[in-house]
Amino acid sequence: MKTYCEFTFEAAHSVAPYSGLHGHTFIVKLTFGGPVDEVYGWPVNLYDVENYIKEIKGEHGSGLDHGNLDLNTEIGIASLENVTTYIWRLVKARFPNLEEVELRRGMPGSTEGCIYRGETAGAVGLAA
Ligand SMILES: Nc1nc2c(c(=O)[nH]1)N=C([C@H](O)[C@H](O)COP(=O)(O)OP(=O)(O)OP(=O)(O)O)CN2
Ligand SMILES: [Zn+2]
Repeated sequence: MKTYCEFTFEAAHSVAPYSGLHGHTFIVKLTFGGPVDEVYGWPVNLYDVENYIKEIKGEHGSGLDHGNLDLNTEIGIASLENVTTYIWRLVKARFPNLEEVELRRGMPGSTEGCIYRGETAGAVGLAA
């Protein structure tokens, strides 16, 4: 069973030298797998995930809600990929059965995004 949820956050970022400071609505999709609960049939209780998302969005300095991702030193250059692996590290630490993080920006039809499954070390050299 694969169970997923999506959440959005508004944030500014830049990717020097390609783009200066600007903002997006980012869309995150978290997918979980692994053994399921015998009673509920789910690999993760989305109620717990939702509460954790509120927690990380509210964390000062994360940049994950109306913040500036450039100021979060754990991300490095705030490319799609680096923001994705940052979110992976946060959520994986709390939910080890996280299997995939997808991050998207832009409107449908002109969306850019990436998908991470923990297959390589993060761009900032941290273990996946
Ligand atoms: N693989 C990647 N390549 C590039 C990325 C990235 O995150 N991953 N990012 C950039 C720059 O951010 C890009 O030049 C600017 O794109 P974007 O962030 O979308 O900013 P825009 O000004 O284009 O904003 P729109 O909302 O899309 O108009 C380069 N390469
Ligand atoms: Zn951008």
